[in-house]
Amino acid sequence: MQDIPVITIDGPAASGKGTIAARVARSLGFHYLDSGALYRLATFAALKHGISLDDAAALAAQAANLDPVFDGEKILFEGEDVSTAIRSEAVSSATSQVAAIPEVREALFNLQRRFARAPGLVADGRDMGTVIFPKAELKVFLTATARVRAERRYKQLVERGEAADLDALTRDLEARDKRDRERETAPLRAAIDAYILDTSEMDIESVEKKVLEWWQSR
Ligand SMILES: Nc1ncnc2c1ncn2[C@@H]1O[C@H](COP(=O)(O)OP(=O)(O)O)[C@@H](O)[C@H]1O
Ligand SMILES: Nc1ccn([C@@H]2O[C@H](COP(=O)(O)OP(=O)(O)O)[C@@H](O)[C@H]2O)c(=O)n1
Repeated sequence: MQDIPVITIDGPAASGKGTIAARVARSLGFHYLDSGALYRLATFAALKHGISLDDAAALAAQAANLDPVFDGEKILFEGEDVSTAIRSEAVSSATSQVAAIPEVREALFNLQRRFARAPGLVADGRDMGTVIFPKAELKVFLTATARVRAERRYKQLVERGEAADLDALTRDLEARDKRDRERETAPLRAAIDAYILDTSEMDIESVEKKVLEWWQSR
C-alpha cells in the first residue's frame, strides 16, 4: 500500500486542513480522507444510540462497524445525510473525548488505511503523518493562532446559519486542542519530517500553492 503516493495534512482545529486537503486532492486527481469525519461520525453514532462516552469497549465495537457512505460532500449514515450534524460544536467537543480512547483509534485504523488507493491520497487529521501514514511522501502540518482559527470557524458556522459566539468558540477550540495534544495515544503533533506552515496571515490560495510546490519539488 505504501507504493500509493500519500500526502498528509495535520494540524489543530480550523487551521484549514480540510479546505487545503480537498483542494490539493482535486488539483492532483487524488482521493481525499477526512479522518476527523470518521471520529465525528463514531461520536455522533454513540450519542444517537445512547452509548456512554465512558464505555470504551462499546464505543470501539461501534467504531469498528461504522459503514459510512461518502457521496461527494455528503456523508450518509443509517440513511441520513449527517454531514452538517457531525460538525456541530457539541459533537466537536465530544469527539475529542472519544478520540482519546486507544481502542477507538485502533478500531478506525484499517478503515483509514484503506483510503490509500491509486492514483494517490490526501489525508487530513491529527495523526496522519505520525501514525496512519508514517511513510507518506509529503507531510504538512498547518497552524495558525487560536484567535485566527476561532474567527475562521466562527465565519464558517455563521455561513451555515448556526448561532455562534466568538469567545466561547475560542475557549472550546483551545480546550479541544489541549486534549488532542496531551492525550497519550496518537497526540496532535507534527511528524519529525513534516513541513510546518503558519497560515495565520496567508489566504487559502497561497497555502494550496505552497503545498503543491512542496509536492512538485519532493
Ligand atoms: N488560509 C486560510 N485563510 C483564510 N481562511 C481559511 C484558510 N484556510 C481555511 N480557511 C477557512 O477556515 C475555515 C476552517 O477551515 P477547515 O478547512 O474547515 O479547517 P480544519 O479542517 O483544519 O478544521 C473554512 O471556512 C475555510 O474556508
Ligand atoms: N486523525 C484524527 C482526526 C480527528 N481527531 C479527533 O476528531 C476531532 C475532530 O476532528 P476534525 O478534524 O473534524 O476537526 P476540525 O479540525 O475540523 O475542527 C479532533 O478534535 C480530534 O479529537 C483525531 O483524534 N484524529
